[in-house]
Amino acid sequence: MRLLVTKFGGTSVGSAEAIRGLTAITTTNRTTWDHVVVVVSALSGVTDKLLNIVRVAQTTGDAAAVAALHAELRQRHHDVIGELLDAEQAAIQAEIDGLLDECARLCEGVRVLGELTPRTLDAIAGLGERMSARIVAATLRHLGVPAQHFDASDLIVTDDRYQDASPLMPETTERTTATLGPILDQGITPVVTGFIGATLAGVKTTLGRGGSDWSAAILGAALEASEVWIYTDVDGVMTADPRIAPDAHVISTLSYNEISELAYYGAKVLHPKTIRPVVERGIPLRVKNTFNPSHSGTVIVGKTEPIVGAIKAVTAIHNLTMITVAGRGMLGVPGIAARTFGAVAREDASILMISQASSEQSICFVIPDGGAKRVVESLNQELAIELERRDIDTIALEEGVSIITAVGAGMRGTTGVAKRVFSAIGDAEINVIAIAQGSSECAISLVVSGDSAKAGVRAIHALTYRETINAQHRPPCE
Ligand SMILES: Nc1ncnc2c1ncn2[C@@H]1O[C@H](COP(=O)(O)OP(=O)(O)O)[C@@H](O)[C@H]1O
Ligand SMILES: N[C@@H](CC(=O)OP(=O)(O)O)C(=O)O
Repeated sequence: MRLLVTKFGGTSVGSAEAIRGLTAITTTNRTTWDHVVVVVSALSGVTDKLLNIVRVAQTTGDAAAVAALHAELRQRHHDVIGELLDAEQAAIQAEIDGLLDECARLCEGVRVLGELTPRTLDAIAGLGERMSARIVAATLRHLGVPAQHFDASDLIVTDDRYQDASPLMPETTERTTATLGPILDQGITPVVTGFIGATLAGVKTTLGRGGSDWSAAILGAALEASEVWIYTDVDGVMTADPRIAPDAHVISTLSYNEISELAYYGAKVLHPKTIRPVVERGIPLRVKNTFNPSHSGTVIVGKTEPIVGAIKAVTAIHNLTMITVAGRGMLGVPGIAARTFGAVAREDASILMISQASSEQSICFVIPDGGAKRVVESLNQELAIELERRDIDTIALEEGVSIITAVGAGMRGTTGVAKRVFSAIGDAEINVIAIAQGSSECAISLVVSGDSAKAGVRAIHALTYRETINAQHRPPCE
């Protein structure tokens, strides 16, 4: 039994025309696969709008402003429904109104109390997907495709880390197969909300911004899908963000390792956690374009054939802070690194990159901009004795930096990749603040100032064309 899980992102459901495209794609997919599951994000921009409404409610207490923002969202959804539906139009509009009333009630509580809990934030943030899933399922039915919407809060069981929840896979698998199995057997296409889940106690959670890709992979793993296809607004994973490097082109094949590095270091096209559920089961992932569905896109599998040229793609992540802990007295003193990272963890900051001087006289690491000052305060407390004794001279902070990452499994064992990357960066007169290369040897990361990041991406991207490294005879890369 071949089952395909497809996910459509915000732009793919962002207008009546895009939803029509989705339904045409789904109709075709249903002819070539035994079963098809559709996972949808909120209409483009809706999650941001929902988060904005609740923040306005909390910070201004302005009931009229909140009501106006709700009316705007209601109108947008009603307009789309008006264009797409006929017989079910009134019923679906009523369902959307019900969900937006739920939002209004939650916002009113926030407005009156002036307090916004993480739970409330997740209940509101997930409403966009709950609206879009209903619209998409009804549109499929309108076109004669048997379809039914499902809230993933009834399928994906998560921990209670609101805004950043993770699935509990055994419980998720049990619920998903029990609920969707009989539906699929009846030939019905489930249209499932991306982005959301719920705790065992039934409290709604979200999987983190951009998390609908991950939802599709989680459902794919739970249902033992043959493949998971992520439909977006570009032809596949490209050699760079096309908004930064207009000459970027689609990469036909990537390994799980390569896409993990790209996604982790800022390639927005795929949520970094999407790989996790599929990699263990070896389920291929494909990234395709809703607006150009005949393009084969990018396929992501365990091993890829080596390419001529070691660098396959380059990406960047912005708005970061680099913190450096340095001092001659650190040399050979055990435990400084552990205490440094312990202090960072206590502030709940995630470290994107670490680099340590081989002399052990400094450790530097990069974290997102927000919260960096708290991390430095925490480090000052943790390392107070060493600072007092002058074993540590400085705990310095450099805000507004970016990490540029060049990715390609073929760089393993290939001499001179770092040299070419640094030459390209040097030729562009960009100063490298720090470097790191993971043990996978699949990526090289450079820290540069934020205002030189785009030029750095373009300079390294130019290498992906020039590369003529003799990589043809290497074994498949992971
Ligand atoms: N390496 C890359 N390849 C393709 N797209 C990329 C890359 N890096 C960044 N992007 C951006 O990611 C966007 C798609 O991600 P996103 O907007 O989250 O889509 P969706 O709403 O479909 O989930 C593309 O429009 C593109 O601008
Ligand atoms: N709607 C959510 C989840 C998501 O994944 O959206 P998209 O597929 O449009 O990136 C968000 O904006 O974060």
